[in-house]
Amino acid sequence: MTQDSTDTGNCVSATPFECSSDDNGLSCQDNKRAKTSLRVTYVHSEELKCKTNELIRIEKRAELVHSLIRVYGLLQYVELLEPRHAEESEILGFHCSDYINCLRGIGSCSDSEEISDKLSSEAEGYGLSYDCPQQTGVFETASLISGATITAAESLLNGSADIAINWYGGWHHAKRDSASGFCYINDIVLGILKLREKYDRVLYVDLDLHHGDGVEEAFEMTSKVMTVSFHKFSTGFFPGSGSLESVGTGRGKFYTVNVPLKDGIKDAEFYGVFCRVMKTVQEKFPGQAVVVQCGADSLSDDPMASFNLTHVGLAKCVCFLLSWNLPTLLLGGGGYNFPNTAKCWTFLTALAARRKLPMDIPEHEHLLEYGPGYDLSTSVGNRKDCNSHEYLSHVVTTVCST
Ligand SMILES: CC1(C)CN(C2CCCC2)C(=O)N1c1ccccc1/C=C/C(=O)NO
Ligand SMILES: [Zn+2]
Repeated sequence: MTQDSTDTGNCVSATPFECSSDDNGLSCQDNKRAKTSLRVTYVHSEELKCKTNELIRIEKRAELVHSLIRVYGLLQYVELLEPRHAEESEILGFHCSDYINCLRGIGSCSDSEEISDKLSSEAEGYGLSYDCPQQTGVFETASLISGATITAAESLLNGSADIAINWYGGWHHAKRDSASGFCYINDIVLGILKLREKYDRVLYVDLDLHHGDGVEEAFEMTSKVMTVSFHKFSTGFFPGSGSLESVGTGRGKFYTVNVPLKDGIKDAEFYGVFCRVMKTVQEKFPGQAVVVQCGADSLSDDPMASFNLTHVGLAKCVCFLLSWNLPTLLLGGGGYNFPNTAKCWTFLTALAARRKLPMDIPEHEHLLEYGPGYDLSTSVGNRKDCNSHEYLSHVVTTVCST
């Protein structure tokens, strides 16, 4: 791993967790050796994996992710929890019933012909078209994914876990009354609402390439949830929100933080911005629980071809947050280079479980997907970094002085 994990851009995570470099390039080690390792729950079931596998645009991604976590032997270091479906009442805790009834109607169609018959202007009014393809069983799948995120949050609430993981979740664009950006039910909002049953202040951090607009919108008027999104912000790039000036409203003013970035940013610069912003956030908003959307479409080799990060860069950000030793929920999201997304989320699972991973991908049925290198590394491209030093300083200074 070429990434120098000590390169923290004048910023270190000073607490029991140390983000130290080793043959994997990074692992969070507890520098109080005596302390027992953290308890990690990992939400999975074959049903959840198969349903998520069938979602258009990310077909088979779930299979790759879970298989890699399994063949690296990580399941012995986590507690595997099977999810339940989200209750209707839980879903309606955020989404409006008209939208959910429409989604359920679409999702119950047996085939695309029946769907197209049902596809009315009403459905299109709920965003159920274009970016959000009509899919048979979409409501069933989205409600199980949401139940998985709620299950993960519950394991933090009841004290059975310190870190909870749902790589099937992270659908941050869904709005209360519409689908958006391939997201149908906002599992993240439902997970945060579940955590709010116990924690007065919950911090949400979105590392996906795209602005976490659905989560931000849900909590923009409250001071109880601070949302912090690091994302590409560029004319015409979806969803178009997430400017520096977007800081929340009413009682929620200054509890919305947006860090808009340009194409080409690399690990060191991203982490430098990340830890300076998050140190300020930590001072201004002492959260009691943290939710992290770990979308992997910001990696260099993603088809989105925008940021120039490696999984080590993302892992350093997650490591920084884990060093706060707060109940932490890790969620998936975007990520369209499926082998690299699997490597990234496997690496993060190992980070949470404090296990080092051998670089070579273990022999398993999907090994060929990891060619030609067949190792855990993800590459850095030679894409131009459009983030000038002046631009990044302006962004950090503005965010940290708000
Ligand atoms: C349909 C998918 C989700 C897939 N995709 C690419 C990836 C590589 C080939 C297609 C997109 O740009 N998508 C989108 C289309 C319209 C609106 C939003 C998105 C993505 C959202 C996202 O990732 N949020 O975190
Ligand atoms: Zn994304």
